[in-house]
Amino acid sequence: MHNLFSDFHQLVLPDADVTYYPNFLDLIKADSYFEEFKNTIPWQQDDIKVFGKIYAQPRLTALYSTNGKPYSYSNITMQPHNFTKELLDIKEKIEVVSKNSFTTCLLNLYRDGKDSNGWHADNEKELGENPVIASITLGQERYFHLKHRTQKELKYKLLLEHGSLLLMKGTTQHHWLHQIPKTAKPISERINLTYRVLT
Ligand SMILES: O=C(O)CCC(=O)C(=O)O
Ligand SMILES: [Fe+2]
Repeated sequence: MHNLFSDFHQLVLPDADVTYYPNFLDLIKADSYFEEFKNTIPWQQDDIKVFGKIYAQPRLTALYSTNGKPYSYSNITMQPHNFTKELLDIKEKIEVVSKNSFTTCLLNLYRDGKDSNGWHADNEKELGENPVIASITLGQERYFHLKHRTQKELKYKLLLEHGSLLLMKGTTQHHWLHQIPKTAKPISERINLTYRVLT
């Protein structure tokens, strides 16, 4: 299929549609976005409820949108800020490649290897039947794990690099879970932007 980016890699996974674009943002841009977002985003740490117990979420987050719609997951409801120029520029660049338009960006800041994102699918009702999720990595590279919900032998590990884009669509969220595991290595901060369509 024709693609504007020659440098991309379609993962060969059943019941999924996942594409990785390692050099989506050029290095100078990726570096400056990292600094800008690290210093200017109003990062917050919410409490989540897991099996009736309250925990501080193991990362910081922020929500931005074009339509003011809140986003609820894991017993949290986040209220959005209005998009900034930088978040809009990246959104438009992703829209060209994905041929999809996004309303919302959920940002994650993983402060070190103790910060993580547990097994889940992005399958909230407001994301529609087949959610399209476009995920940008800035800063520290981290492993991204995928596992099939029912075929336990199907798993995949991918290193998400600085300036990369990971695009998940189709039936991916129906059949697969994903996570960013903790690591014992001494590592630095990673910022992740996940663009979504919220109706
Ligand atoms: O940090 C990442 O790459 C994944 C984030 C994620 O899965 C989410 O926010 O739903
Ligand atoms: Fe996710």
